[in-house]
Amino acid sequence: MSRKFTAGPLVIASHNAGKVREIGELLGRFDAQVVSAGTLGLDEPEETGATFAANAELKALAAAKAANLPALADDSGLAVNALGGDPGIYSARWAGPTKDFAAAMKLVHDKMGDTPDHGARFVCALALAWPDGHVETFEGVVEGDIVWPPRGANGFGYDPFFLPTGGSLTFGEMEAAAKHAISHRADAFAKLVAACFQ
Ligand SMILES: O=c1nc[nH]c2c1ncn2[C@H]1C[C@H](O)[C@@H](COP(=O)(O)OP(=O)(O)OP(=O)(O)O)O1
Ligand SMILES: [Mg+2]
Repeated sequence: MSRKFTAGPLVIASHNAGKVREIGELLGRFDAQVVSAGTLGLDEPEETGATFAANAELKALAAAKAANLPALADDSGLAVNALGGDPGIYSARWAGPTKDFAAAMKLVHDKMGDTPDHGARFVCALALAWPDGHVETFEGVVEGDIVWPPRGANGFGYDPFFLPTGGSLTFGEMEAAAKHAISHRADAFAKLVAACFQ
């Protein structure tokens, strides 16, 4: 049995404004008073884990303990087939300290060279932690292809150069609701809801 989140304050343990917005939208219909880690002045833990799940768990536990409240963290990234799954858990780090995702997309594109395999996936691990150290973790994925040049200004991060399988719009061209219908984050969130919110 998974532990349930009942109601009340919930810390969103992320310093990425794009993620905080998306998680807030996904949580919209639930009885949670969302407060971000940035608003609480919590620091950003070093992501020393070797997997998305491990990093999500360490971020959620750090925030839950620091705030003495339940906390939800997201660790996510883009895994490119032709690059053996890179940038993967290093997706934020490939954008450098200035978080230059135009440069990160160019870097991925350049490393892919002229490979015919444009396949990629976004992966998201969501971890819900409590101050006593209990944590529940779920993973979601969406498959697609890298497109070049990037298209669209919606979303965040690598969205403009990810075309979900079967679609004609990149995540950067989609409205938020269309992204939430298929995204890695929404997939993980559906599993979290099924286990912990009802
Ligand atoms: O839906 C997405 N659309 C586009 N790009 C995305 C998405 N989801 C993850 N990504 C990329 C960009 C992000 O920067 C990195 C996650 O890195 P990750 O360490 O999990 O997040 P982060 O450092 O940006 O914020 P924080 O750790 O405070 O939650 O992967
Ligand atoms: Mg991070």
